[in-house]
Amino acid sequence: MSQENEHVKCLIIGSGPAGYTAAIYAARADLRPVLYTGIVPGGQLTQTTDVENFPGYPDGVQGQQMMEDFRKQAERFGTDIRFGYITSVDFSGDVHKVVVDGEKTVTAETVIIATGATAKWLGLESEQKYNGFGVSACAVCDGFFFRKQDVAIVGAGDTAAEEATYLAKLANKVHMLVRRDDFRASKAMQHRVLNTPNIEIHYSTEAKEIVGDGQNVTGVLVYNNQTLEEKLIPVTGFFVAIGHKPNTELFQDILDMDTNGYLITKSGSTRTNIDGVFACGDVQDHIYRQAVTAAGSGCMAALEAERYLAAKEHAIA
Ligand SMILES: Cc1cc2nc3c(=O)[nH]c(=O)nc-3n(C[C@H](O)[C@H](O)[C@H](O)COP(=O)(O)OP(=O)(O)OC[C@H]3O[C@@H](n4cnc5c(N)ncnc54)[C@H](O)[C@@H]3O)c2cc1C
Repeated sequence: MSQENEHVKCLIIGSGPAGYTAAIYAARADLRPVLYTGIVPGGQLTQTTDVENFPGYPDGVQGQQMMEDFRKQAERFGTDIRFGYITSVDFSGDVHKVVVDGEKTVTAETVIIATGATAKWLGLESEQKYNGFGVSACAVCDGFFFRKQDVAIVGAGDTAAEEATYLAKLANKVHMLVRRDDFRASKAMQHRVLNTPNIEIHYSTEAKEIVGDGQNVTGVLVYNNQTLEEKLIPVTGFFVAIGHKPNTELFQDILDMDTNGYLITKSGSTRTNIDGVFACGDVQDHIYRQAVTAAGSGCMAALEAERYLAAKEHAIA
């Protein structure tokens, strides 16, 4: 059980672009933020290689390096960055309680949630082997690397359909692997895919293995789940678009969420349904899911936390 107690003005959960940006703004506003990194310090971008679409890096940057830069900038203004995982929260009182690693309780006047989301993968060994070397879970992030090449994409929902049409503008050919014999995507999205000449749809088809030369992807071995017939499709890029899981189990029955578990924030704001609790980044964004949008909403969360505290102090005075 909890031994130590600590009270802070601003507690930030998560160390991706949203959490670190919130920390930079909160620290500069003198909120003396404490940030818990979770088990993936730096967040999702530490799992990728080149990031070429974040402004300020004209030559691109490695994901690890970029998040190291974010961390240093947050630290420079005095953020107290700690390795620790939030295991439970209690937002029922006037101050918010957060338990770290099942042991230590921290109370906070404001909490900024930036716990992100996790891309769903197929679970193939070869998928992890070539992750960042031809395998990606983000067409908008990595499609550019496969200009005029042949690629494959797995998925049949609206996101997969949208990503397939995005890739089709860049790639020579897009092979879309659909597990069932029809699409889950909306009629409008299906129409777009079916009317894009360089997308070939392979129905009842699943990936068995991603094939490569040890360094990069060279193809995907697929099988028809009705006939069990196998074939090798030569591609240099393999995109997985089967969805994301927001990291929100902690907030179940406490914060408002949509049917997919994304936190709901007030329109044009990062405010949740609980006063003093803000959410930013991928944990509340199922649409854009980019580092720059995560960072932007992290800035919003810190500014809103600062204004919330100022209004509270003003009301007391
Ligand atoms: C392979 C890949 C490549 C990508 N490439 C690009 C790209 O090139 N350009 C681009 O703009 N975007 C890219 N993205 C998307 C981008 O990474 C995300 O949009 C961005 O990281 C979201 O930032 P975030 O801060 O919301 O969350 P995340 O980066 O997901 O960070 C979440 C943080 O929360 C922490 N956390 C979770 N639960 C807890 C808890 N209970 N307690 C404490 N901490 C917790 C985690 O440890 C982590 O630090 C890519 C994503 C992937 C997966």
